[in-house]
Amino acid sequence: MQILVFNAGSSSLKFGVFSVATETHEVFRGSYERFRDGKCEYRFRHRETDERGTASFDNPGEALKGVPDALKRFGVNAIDAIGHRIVHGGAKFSSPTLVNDETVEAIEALTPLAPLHIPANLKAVELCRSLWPDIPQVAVFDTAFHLSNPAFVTTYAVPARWREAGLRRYGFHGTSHKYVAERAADEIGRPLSDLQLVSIHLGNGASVCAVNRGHSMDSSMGMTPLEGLVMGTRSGDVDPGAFGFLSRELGLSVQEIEDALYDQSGLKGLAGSSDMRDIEDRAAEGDPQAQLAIEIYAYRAKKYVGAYAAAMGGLDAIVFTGGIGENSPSMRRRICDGLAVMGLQLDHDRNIAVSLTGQAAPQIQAYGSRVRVLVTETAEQRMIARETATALAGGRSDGGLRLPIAVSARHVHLSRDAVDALFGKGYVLNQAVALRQPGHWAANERVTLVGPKGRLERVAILGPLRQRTQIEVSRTDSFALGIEVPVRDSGKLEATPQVTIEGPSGSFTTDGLIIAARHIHTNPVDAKRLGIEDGEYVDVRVGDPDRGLTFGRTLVRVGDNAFTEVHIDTDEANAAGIDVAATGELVQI
Ligand SMILES: Nc1ncnc2c1ncn2[C@@H]1O[C@H](COP(=O)(O)OP(=O)(O)O)[C@@H](O)[C@H]1O
Ligand SMILES: CC(=O)OP(=O)(O)O
Ligand SMILES: [Mg+2]
Repeated sequence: MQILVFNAGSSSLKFGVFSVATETHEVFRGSYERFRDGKCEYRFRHRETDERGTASFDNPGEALKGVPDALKRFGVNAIDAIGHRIVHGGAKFSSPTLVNDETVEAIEALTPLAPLHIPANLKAVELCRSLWPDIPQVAVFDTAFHLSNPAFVTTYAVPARWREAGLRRYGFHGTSHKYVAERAADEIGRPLSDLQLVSIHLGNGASVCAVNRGHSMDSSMGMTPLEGLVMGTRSGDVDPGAFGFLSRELGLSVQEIEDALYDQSGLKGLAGSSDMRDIEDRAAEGDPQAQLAIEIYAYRAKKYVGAYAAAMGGLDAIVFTGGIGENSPSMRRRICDGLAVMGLQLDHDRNIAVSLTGQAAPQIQAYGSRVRVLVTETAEQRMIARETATALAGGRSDGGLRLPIAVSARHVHLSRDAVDALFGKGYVLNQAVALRQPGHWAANERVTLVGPKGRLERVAILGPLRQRTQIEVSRTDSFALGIEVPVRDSGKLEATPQVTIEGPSGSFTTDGLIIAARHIHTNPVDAKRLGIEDGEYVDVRVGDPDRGLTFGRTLVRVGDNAFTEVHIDTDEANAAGIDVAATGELVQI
């Protein structure tokens, strides 16, 4: 399968053609960058050809116009699918998603949260839809990798009303951080799940990510790609008090302040150019503004390395990537200097000698440095090609698919007979709350379970009524009752123990007491997307990187209208240390 990939960044348009089978092979690589005075530099690489030149495009969105011709000229225009980097996916897009009108509309709505990127991202989508209306397109989101961040990372300490309106942290460059972490683990020769990594992506946009045992735990960008490091034209962290100050002192509007923070700040604001190559050249010639800009840039990045080592409580390696991370030995040196206190020391010769080709990921720490230092070219386009192919194959999309977790506390499903005995003949239970599974509800009424050891009071009743009464408790509950209870799939009630249920009008003794085996409810559409089938057992990773667990042998139950969610009981939830809003993910086989 040949996949065309677009990566419209804030300062560059990168694109590529990949042939994806068991391996992902880069067929063609193109870029337009260094936009200034209505011109830009292009570079096309295909087999032995490496062609450079200048073109008359003003910005990455404009440069899209050059792509169809370039593809034709190099004879790489036989395309089966298209993958797009989309910088912001909000909370909605946790995995690569087929582009249609609805997806485009949802992405468009996020434009104010990534104004330097989404317009160009969507321009690429539009271009492809008009040129190749019959070729499937997939959106791959920068934010998806970070949706695993815990609530204490994603939550800003602001009024509830703002949070309810959607103000929260996301994080970006996820495709890059994920690739870099995987590449580093390969190079180090240890599983990603064992490693605590800090990925440092320094491009025109720049961010640092704490990759804690394979999951993004935190990253320096926030709700928008404005928070965090100093960037080409973006400020990174500033005191939010700046808004009041600038409004009072300079009479600036919110829009004017925001525009300046995105477009006129960062390296450009500090030293007049957004391009690190210019800044480094000028600093070397003695320009004090350029020198200060470099110092600020490195200092900010260094602070995040320290912060994330603290956040994860450990650090095995840091990895540099992005145009500056890959190409500037002096910036790597500045960021690493002084980190010996954390067991990190650079080898200066190795640092200078770095020359990256393909997927090389040289280690440049000094001998004896406890923390490793790696450099690797980011591979956003390659990852997007891979994820596009996986998404179109309807397969499991590389750990990206989040499954909501529902924790079932002890409850009973009653038969008509049982309701009659407990509440009186013909009694109708009152539906108090609807559950997420369509048609299911919890009743207002409660019952008591009675065993030889003790009683469990105020046990929930879940409707609708069933043919057979089923009582679901946790293993802990089974000790409180004093009854040995087997783990069973719902409905498999042969030879299950008896228990007495008490209601206001009488008691009912019945078999059907079980510890419910954990399971996933899903519908045919989601099952296909997840690559799972009814009756199959899968592994589900639940909870945060510290206390989370992988639950093996989780039964898949596909039902026509089911809401996709994982059901575990309170013992399992406690063991995995999860809270109410938890999600899990399928573990790749
Ligand atoms: N040899 C180099 N030395 C220092 N900086 C470099 C070098 N090559 C590229 N850069 C910097 O990398 C940045 C662009 O990074 P890149 O990852 O290509 O951007 P984008 O975020 O648009 O994808 C620019 O600031 C550029 O100056
Ligand atoms: C999110 C972001 O800043 O992307 P880029 O570095 O490509 O501008
Ligand atoms: Mg980039």
